[in-house]
Amino acid sequence: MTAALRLVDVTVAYDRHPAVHHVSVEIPEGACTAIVGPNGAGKSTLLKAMVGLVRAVQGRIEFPRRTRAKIAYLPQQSDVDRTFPISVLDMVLLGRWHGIGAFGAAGAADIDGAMHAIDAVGLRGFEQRPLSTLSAGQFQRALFARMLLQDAEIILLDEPFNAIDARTTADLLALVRRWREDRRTVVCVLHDLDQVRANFPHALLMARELIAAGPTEQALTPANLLRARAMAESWDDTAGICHPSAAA
Ligand SMILES: Nc1ncnc2c1ncn2[C@@H]1O[C@H](COP(=O)(O)OP(=O)(O)OP(=O)(O)O)[C@@H](O)[C@H]1O
Repeated sequence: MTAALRLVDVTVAYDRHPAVHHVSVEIPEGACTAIVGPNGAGKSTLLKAMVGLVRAVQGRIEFPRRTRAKIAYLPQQSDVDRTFPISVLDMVLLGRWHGIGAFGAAGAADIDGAMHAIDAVGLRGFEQRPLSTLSAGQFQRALFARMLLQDAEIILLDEPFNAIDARTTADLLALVRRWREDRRTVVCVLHDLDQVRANFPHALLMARELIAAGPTEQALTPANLLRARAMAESWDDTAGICHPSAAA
């Protein structure tokens, strides 16, 4: 297995309280990996560390095949400002931000690409609609269109189907399958274990520490899931970071 991402002894803390503790794991390249675990298990924090939004206080995150991979990141809906005064088309065009730049204008190819992406997520006809007028499902479709345009090698999704209707979920899962066929690396935080088993061949089970990682059926055994739950019940939110080397 080639690793797209390698986490080496990664600890991430908020106010010195670890949310992710000593995690070492490899994310396989060109595959779909789900991150699962109880509430507060550090799943979102782990994803944010991968994209560089939070800093590891210990350990490191490596991209073995390149110095800096092209990453697309979809935060939880609750972290996204939906009142931003911008049309669907302009928001999708932000996926080409790196090519267009802060003061550049989108060219015909960019607009064509954006229209294709909008079409692919089932939002044809919504191009000029202000984002604020979209339903939660339509908004999530628009965010997926932006990621399609971004054309990233590594795609990180944080609970993308939370509070999204079944039809939209099915359509967006089809896009995830397309990324999988394209051999892109997808890492997705999910709560629905049936959805994980049906769509994600690899899984990573978190309970602030890594409980298990590997092929989904081997990682998400009843014993591992029970262990994760038991750890969640005994968390001490005031615990500090342990420094194994200092303790030795
Ligand atoms: N910005 C922050 N400041 C302080 N503490 C935070 C912050 N973000 C997360 N935490 C804490 O870090 C821990 C892990 O949170 P995180 O959101 O990563 O977990 P999660 O597994 O994604 O949870 P959920 O399934 O509920 O979304 C929790 O105790 C949370 O309260």
